[in-house]
Amino acid sequence: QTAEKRAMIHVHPFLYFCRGNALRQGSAWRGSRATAALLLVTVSVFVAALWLYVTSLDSDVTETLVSQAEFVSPQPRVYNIQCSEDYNNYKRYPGCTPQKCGRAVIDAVVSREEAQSLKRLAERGLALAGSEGGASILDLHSGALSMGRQFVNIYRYFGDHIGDVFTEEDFQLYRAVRGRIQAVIADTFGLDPKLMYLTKPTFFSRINSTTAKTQHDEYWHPHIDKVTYGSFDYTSLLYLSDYGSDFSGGRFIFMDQDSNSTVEPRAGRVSFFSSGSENIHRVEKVTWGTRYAITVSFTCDPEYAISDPALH
Ligand SMILES: O=C(O)CCC(=O)C(=O)O
Ligand SMILES: [Fe+2]
Repeated sequence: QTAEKRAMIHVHPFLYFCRGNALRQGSAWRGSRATAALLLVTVSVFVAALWLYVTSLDSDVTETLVSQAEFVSPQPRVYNIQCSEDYNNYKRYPGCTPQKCGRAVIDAVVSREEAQSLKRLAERGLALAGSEGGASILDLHSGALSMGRQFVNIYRYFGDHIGDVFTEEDFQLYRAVRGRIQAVIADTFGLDPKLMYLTKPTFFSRINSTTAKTQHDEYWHPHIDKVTYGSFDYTSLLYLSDYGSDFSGGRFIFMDQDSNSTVEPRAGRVSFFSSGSENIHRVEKVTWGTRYAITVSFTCDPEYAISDPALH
């Protein structure tokens, strides 16, 4: 029933009954129409006010920037945003320090086969240990691997046996992928790729729905990469599994003033963004399945440059 119909049913018989005069039915009818209209306007205003109030309370309004099913190619989908002032607190490197800030997603830089190989590498590495719950990480550069409630150094811990887990080809693939990601970031933000350097940490992450036992393994907190990791100027995430079929939950969320924007992971998808507070973000909790990703980040400061991971 529309508000108008409801108003007709309730208002009209009431007026008719009160006045009790068949001859005055015409004017009563007109009066009831006016009342109904007034009621309708009042109800509409009330509903609109309530809606505005409720949506102002709910900062969780979510927009999907890129869904899992989409294939963004050949160019990245780019969202420009104003840079935060964070970069003023650091030395500026012309040709690299963010002047254009934003976020972008591309599916054409890493193939699904390459993502699959990297996922197998992550699985093999993380099978050596892993955290007790939540997120586990494997940092190929430093060798840090989650083990129970702490970390071990895989290169020291497994010594010569590490060659059974990782091959030279694995590292070649990592280098090739890193180079292509660097090129697309430079192209998108108008940088000189030779003035950007890989920085640490660069790590594989495996996230599942089991409860984290330590703070390290709580991956869902909102954070700013430049604050958390210091040297980062551009962050990239390479997803190795698919939202919706390999796992659920686990969407990446940019947290803006009045809304959230999500990126749904897809194997081979690269999401990249400037690392300052213009891009505060978090990862939704994984509700089932296992989510694999690699964080590959770049700095403009040569002092924080690291070399590509290699067999030690
Ligand atoms: O895995 C992701 O989607 C995000 C990870 C992240 O925020 C980080 O490594 O800083
Ligand atoms: Fe992050």
